Amino acid sequence: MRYAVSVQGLGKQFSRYHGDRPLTFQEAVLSGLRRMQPVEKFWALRDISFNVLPGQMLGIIGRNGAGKSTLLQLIGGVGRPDEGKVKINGRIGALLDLGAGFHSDLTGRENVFVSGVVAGLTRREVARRFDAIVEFAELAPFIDSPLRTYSTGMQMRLAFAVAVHTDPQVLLVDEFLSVGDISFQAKCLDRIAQLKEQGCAIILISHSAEQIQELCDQAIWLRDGQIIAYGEPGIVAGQYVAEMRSETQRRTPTRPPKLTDSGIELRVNENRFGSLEAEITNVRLLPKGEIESGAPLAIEIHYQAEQPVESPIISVTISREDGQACFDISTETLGRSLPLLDGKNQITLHLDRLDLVGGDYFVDVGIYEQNWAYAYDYHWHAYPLSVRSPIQQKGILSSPHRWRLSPAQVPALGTRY
Ligand SMILES: Nc1ncnc2c1ncn2[C@@H]1O[C@H](COP(=O)(O)OP(=O)(O)OP(=O)(O)O)[C@@H](O)[C@H]1O
Repeated sequence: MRYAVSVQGLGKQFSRYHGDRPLTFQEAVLSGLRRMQPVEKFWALRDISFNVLPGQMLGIIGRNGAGKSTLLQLIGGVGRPDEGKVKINGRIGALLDLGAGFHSDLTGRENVFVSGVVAGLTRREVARRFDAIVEFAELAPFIDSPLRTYSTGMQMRLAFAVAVHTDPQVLLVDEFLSVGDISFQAKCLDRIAQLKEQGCAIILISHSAEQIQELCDQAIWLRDGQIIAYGEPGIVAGQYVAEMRSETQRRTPTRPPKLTDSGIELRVNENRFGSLEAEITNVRLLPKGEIESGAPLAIEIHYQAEQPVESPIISVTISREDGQACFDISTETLGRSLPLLDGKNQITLHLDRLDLVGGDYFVDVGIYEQNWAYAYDYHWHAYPLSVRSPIQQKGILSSPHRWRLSPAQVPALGTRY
């Protein structure tokens, strides 16, 4: 079968400048233009080769600066490689830099036409699809307003709607699914699955190992511009997560034990791991650490950073004593990043009902670097949670339930079931 995307020996170089590069032309002149010179060239990508078949989805994972966006841009025809080749068979729908193809002074309507035509449709084809695009983006009331009045989420919806209505045979998605609200993300994922079924090849950048594992047919882990692992998503994502764990351990400093405000003792390398650039100072289980199965639970997390920390991620896992994770969630499901953390902050996760079987659990809480590269602070098995239930059950979930016998099984007289 013909590949939809074939990348062979791809490489891209950039220049690095002086760290104290002048900001203004005047400063440059005063420094004799010397500091305007690039200090060195470096390979942002090197020796990258892979193929994607029609109907396949390739996930690309890696830390900040690994070269993911540069790779997607080269595939999308933005910039020229210094080495190697990219071959694309079919029309590309690209969701690269948010709003990169949009003009802020044009209205949403005008932008739909411009970006549709840039993507390869005729004006008439865009006109035919216009209503479907606007409906998909859920932007009908705003479509004649200038783009600069749109929020980031609205721009993302419009960009996604245009890209998926241009009949792409290759779709490039750069972290798009982490912007916007959850219901729109679900709609995008549905649409991506539909396109995939119709034979569209998809390349998706994600920071989430789970997302890569769930959605993709193959995956690449990039580090410092090179492929570290390429193949089955479960294995690639597993290796990436293992590195994150060892990176966390490597960064965990020695510290004497410390008490949280609620009196829990935290011991580094025992029930606490992380670089401690940001710290979780207290966790409260509300109403208390012992609840009925099916009752609500709130988890209040206090955290702080002495030096500013960009968009951290906070995660909560409810696990059994043997380590089996029963419930796992992170602030990525908020649909937007947490703000810069500078000083103290607090967040509460409200669970409307916790339908776990009766038993003893722990609430594990972590605060992570914005790309999950390592943990700033992860508290493991520090906060006990006891779930009470009148019935003894195996398994994890205790869903509210009832039995109903068929009428034939109910004795004719009297007895009620
Ligand atoms: N136009 C450019 N000029 C110079 N260096 C660049 C340029 N674009 C990217 N780089 C550098 O190339 C490297 C790869 O960047 P790239 O944006 O592709 O990484 P990434 O994996 O997408 O990161 P992120 O997850 O932060 O988006 C980084 O070191 C970055 O600083």
